[in-house]
Amino acid sequence: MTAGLPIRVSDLTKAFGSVEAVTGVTFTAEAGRVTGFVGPNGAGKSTTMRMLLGLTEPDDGVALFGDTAYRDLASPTGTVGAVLDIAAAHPATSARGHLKTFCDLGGHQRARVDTVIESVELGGYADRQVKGFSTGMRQRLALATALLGDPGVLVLDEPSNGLDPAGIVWLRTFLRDFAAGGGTVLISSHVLTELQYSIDDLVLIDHGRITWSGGLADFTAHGATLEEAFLALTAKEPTR
Ligand SMILES: Nc1ncnc2c1ncn2[C@@H]1O[C@H](COP(=O)(O)OP(=O)(O)OP(=O)(O)O)[C@@H](O)[C@H]1O
Repeated sequence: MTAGLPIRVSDLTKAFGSVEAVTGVTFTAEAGRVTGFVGPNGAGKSTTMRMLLGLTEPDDGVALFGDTAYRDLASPTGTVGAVLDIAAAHPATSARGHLKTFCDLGGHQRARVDTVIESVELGGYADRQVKGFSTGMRQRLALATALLGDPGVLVLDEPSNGLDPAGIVWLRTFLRDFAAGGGTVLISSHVLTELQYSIDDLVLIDHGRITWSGGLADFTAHGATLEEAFLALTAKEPTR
């Protein structure tokens, strides 16, 4: 694994027409830690993550990996692994075929294909066509694709969607091990009961603005669960 770099987000701002999706978002996700990025529907999580990866152009602000924007990284996929959606694989290809294609596109060693299949425990399905995959299997394949470049940073938008209970425990263990090895993990999720056991730090976003950031233990002080503390701090009215 390459060294984990801190993710430094400073004053990120993005509007879509009259919708202020993200306003002045500032936080750091440290290396060696799992940082949860949580907020209600429409709060601005995906827009922020897309701006991190250069997929959405911010109106203002910067997002850096260490000191470098994603598009200026010497090896983007060798530095940052990202899972933003799981719809990318061609249905008629096998998981192994999909991984070989992305391995070549990223300029990574072909040996990585078997390594990542093993890492995400996709071995029994690696040679089956992706069109028969369950959502959980697609999630594992998306994560495997993100790991091809052996990155030190993971940016994951709702990676536990569709995973069964064993898959959720597996993902938690995987992310904790990744951070313990010095990696940086930024993960968004609505499954707060699960996130409570996965993260070290928390960034809370609501209506496009950061409303809290810091250690999980501080957020859940006085015995509250993450879910209770989240509901107490989040605006009651539906987001946009
Ligand atoms: N391409 C777009 N065009 C117009 N509006 C957009 C676009 N992308 C996001 N938005 C709006 O920006 C706001 C933030 O959306 P975003 O998807 O970032 O929220 P989110 O926190 O990821 O939500 P969810 O938890 O539901 O996935 C919402 O009001 C959304 O409707």
